Amino acid sequence: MARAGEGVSVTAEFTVQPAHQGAPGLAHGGVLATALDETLGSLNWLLRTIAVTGRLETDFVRPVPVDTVLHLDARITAVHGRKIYSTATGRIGGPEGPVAVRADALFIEVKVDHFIDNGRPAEIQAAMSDPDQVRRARAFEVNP
Ligand SMILES: CCCCCCCCCCCC(=O)SCCNC(=O)CCNC(=O)[C@H](O)C(C)(C)COP(=O)(O)OP(=O)(O)OC[C@H]1O[C@@H](n2cnc3c(N)ncnc32)[C@H](O)[C@@H]1OP(=O)(O)O
Repeated sequence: MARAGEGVSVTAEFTVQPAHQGAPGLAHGGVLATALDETLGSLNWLLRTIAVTGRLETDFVRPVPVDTVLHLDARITAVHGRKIYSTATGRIGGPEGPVAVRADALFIEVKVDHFIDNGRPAEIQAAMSDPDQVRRARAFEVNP
């Protein structure tokens, strides 16, 4: 039996496009926070836990120009009940380059009802008809 928990990590790359600009030629901070949030959120799939972002504290350390590849590295630092604590960095100039952004996050485990109760029926139906989404949802079953 395999178990994932503290120490689980993922890496990702995100290329800043012209549409991601805030100041001229530079990435918007909200887009960089989204890249961090998405990378951190993917850790929960490895835990086989459905969770939503409760808190995301972001430090913007260096400006990130358009066309830059942001090298993201996220890991879980602790799991306490429904709370999953994680941290991520985004580096520029390569996976070992200087840190441009970093974030600490708290994800909260939820039941699938969270989405069914709060989401719009049309999008829920569309997601349920999407084979990729269904495969993902089934991955959470205890006895697949
Ligand atoms: C096909 C389908 C598949 C679909 C699967 C798809 C997965 C997609 C995932 C997408 C991810 C996103 O985009 S997330 C989008 C952005 N996030 C959201 O929309 C979340 C909105 N917030 C909420 O819905 C709620 O606040 C929750 C669920 C986060 C928490 O509400 P709750 O369930 O009532 O829990 P609650 O009792 O309040 O809190 C539980 C514990 O967490 C702590 N806690 C809660 N929020 C915070 C917080 N912001 N900062 C610090 N601590 C917090 C509490 O103190 C408590 O600690 P203690 O007392 O236990 O110590």
